Amino acid sequence: MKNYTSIKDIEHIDNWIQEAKELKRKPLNNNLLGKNKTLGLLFFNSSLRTRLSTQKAALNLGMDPIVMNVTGDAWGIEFGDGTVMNGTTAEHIKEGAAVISQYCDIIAVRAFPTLTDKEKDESEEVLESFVKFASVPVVSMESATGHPLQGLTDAITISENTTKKKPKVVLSWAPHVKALPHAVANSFTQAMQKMDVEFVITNPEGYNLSSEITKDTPIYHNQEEAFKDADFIYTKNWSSYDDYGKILKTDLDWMITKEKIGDAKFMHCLPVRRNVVVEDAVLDSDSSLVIAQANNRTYAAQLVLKKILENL
Ligand SMILES: NCCC[C@H](NC(=O)CCC(=O)O)C(=O)O
Ligand SMILES: NC(=O)OP(=O)(O)O
Repeated sequence: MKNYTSIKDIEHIDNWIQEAKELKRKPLNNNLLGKNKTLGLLFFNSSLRTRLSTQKAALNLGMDPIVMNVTGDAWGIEFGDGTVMNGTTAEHIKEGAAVISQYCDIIAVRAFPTLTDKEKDESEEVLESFVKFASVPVVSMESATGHPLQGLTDAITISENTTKKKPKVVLSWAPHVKALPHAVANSFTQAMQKMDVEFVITNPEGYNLSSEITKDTPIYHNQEEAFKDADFIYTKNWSSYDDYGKILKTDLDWMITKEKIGDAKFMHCLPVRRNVVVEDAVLDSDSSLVIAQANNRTYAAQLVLKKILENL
């Protein structure tokens, strides 16, 4: 594998899950594979888990991680082709990516969407510019439309925690105070579509994800109906896709409660707003898998880096 920018880069998810579980059992088994190799982590946005777990994964493989907060710390990067750079951007991605490629053997990038310009976000301008102008492999650490390291993590976590051959998994929208990206929900959907699970999505009217992502996955506008017999309830807020980037609903009737989830396991990528997205009683109970999920971020990243290193 060269780049990892989408769940589509996973050929056989069941094999990947098995390999990740093996890495988790013996995380230091390949600790010479990345010797004298550098991973550059570039953050255009905030992060806790991705920033630390991806470095941890690199260290487990013997790689040296170097990290930069691009926004604020680096020169403003220009992505436009042929732009007259007489504004706020000082460095073009053509030079930027070429230079970083001389320092790093793999480049990992986090760049969230604008949520105001659908076309620009769907073109994945930042991530795809790195793919185009870097001479080394590129890994997405959450881009405008996807969070494939998270989606892989979630698939591993469901596989570890299921007691059934084919569990029912529900992706539920929940309220939030800010307009949030579709990336996590998109990659989770794509990961579940590759797994042998009964997968449904529930969200209020006006909040359907892109039909290019949901494809033939059933969508319920009635949360209670969707939650019936659920084994896993994965919760995430996202802003409207049709009315792009808008918040259409703020009341808390879609918040996840202990009563609503019954015996199902609760999942969320974190960070999560307590008592807005989900009530304390869920997060503080044995039903919550959020800490186990965050742990698996290391092994998802380690698997991806290992596959790229083996192909360098
Ligand atoms: N990487 C995991 C989620 C990142 C981002 N969440 C956020 O921005 C939450 C911020 C807040 O709660 O203020 C998202 O939804 O894509
Ligand atoms: N889940 C996740 O990506 O967390 P961070 O935004 O903290 O990296």
